Amino acid sequence: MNKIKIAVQKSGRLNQDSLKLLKDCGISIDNGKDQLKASASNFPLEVLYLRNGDIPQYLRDGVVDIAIIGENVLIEKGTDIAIVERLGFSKCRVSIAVPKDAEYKSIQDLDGARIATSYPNTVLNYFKQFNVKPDIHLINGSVEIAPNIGLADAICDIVSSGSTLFKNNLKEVEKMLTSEAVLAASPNISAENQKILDKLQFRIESVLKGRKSKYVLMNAPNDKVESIIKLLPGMRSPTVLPLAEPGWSSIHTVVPKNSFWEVIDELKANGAEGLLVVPIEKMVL
Ligand SMILES: Nc1ncnc2c1ncn2[C@@H]1O[C@H](COP(=O)(O)OP(=O)(O)OP(=O)(O)O)[C@@H](O)[C@H]1O
Ligand SMILES: O=P(O)(O)OC[C@H]1O[C@H](OP(=O)(O)OP(=O)(O)O)[C@H](O)[C@@H]1O
Ligand SMILES: [Mg+2]
Repeated sequence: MNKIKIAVQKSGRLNQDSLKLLKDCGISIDNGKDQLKASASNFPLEVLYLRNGDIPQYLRDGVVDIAIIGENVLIEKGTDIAIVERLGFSKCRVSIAVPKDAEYKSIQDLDGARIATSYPNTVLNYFKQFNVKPDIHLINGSVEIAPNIGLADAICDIVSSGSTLFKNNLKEVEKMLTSEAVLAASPNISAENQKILDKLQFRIESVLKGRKSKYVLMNAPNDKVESIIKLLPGMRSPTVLPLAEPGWSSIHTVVPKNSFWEVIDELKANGAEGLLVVPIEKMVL
């Protein structure tokens, strides 16, 4: 049987969340983490464990059909590769930082400056719009140390919490782009594999929607049910069931995670009791 080949980062920031996503899609992968290749037992899919930075080339060459990859890597070296789905994890930004004590007024201050980075194209494209020409020093890791050892005047790297910059006495001065893990597809994917991708994408979307919401159950006296229902954002209309105790109902609904606490507070204020909040595994609309 034909199988779609997916690239997943071998080890690093994306590996665990990528495998968790496939698992949550109901796909069982029989590995062997030491193996570079593994098959799913219940879905036509083969996993190739590769380096994040190598994935754009593998997608282009059709060695893999799809991949879970950092969006920032596609921006750096895969602008020809389509993003199929944004996956909501490994969120970060790619920024320019300079020594904490350096005077910095605008990007013009970096004309001719030595910038250490693993993202030369991203830097050059960003600087071009301001007509500023940096002197790029390509480094593959531990970029943040470069200014401290006199190797560069500034750096461009991934920032998340900012703690690596802080520890290295650097300050973030330009946020060039934001990134998250994405599902990307080869420009050469076959029609047959596209069908498998469509199935996988449907599952991923159901899982991601589930992750964005909670299932909420609560009890309320019957005379409060109407006002409570008005507060609920729900999928369609909430479920209302009678409780064994006369005059009381149980109300069930789905609440988006981001408005969760506001809604809960309002529900309590309007007479809801015994609230239960349950994670949603999948949401098929
Ligand atoms: N501190 C961070 N917080 C959140 N996301 C991050 C962070 N660092 C990196 N990422 C994201 O995770 C991706 C993988 O980062 P990681 O450091 O694991 O691998 P890498 O060194 O870029 O790749 P390779 O697999 O080629 O060695 C990055 O491209 C970025 O999208
Ligand atoms: O803002 P922070 O939360 O400190 O995260 C940023 C750091 O995280 C990444 O490195 P990582 O830890 O992945 O190590 P690596 O350089 O070996 O990839 C990135 O290259 C930064 O150095
Ligand atoms: Mg890293």
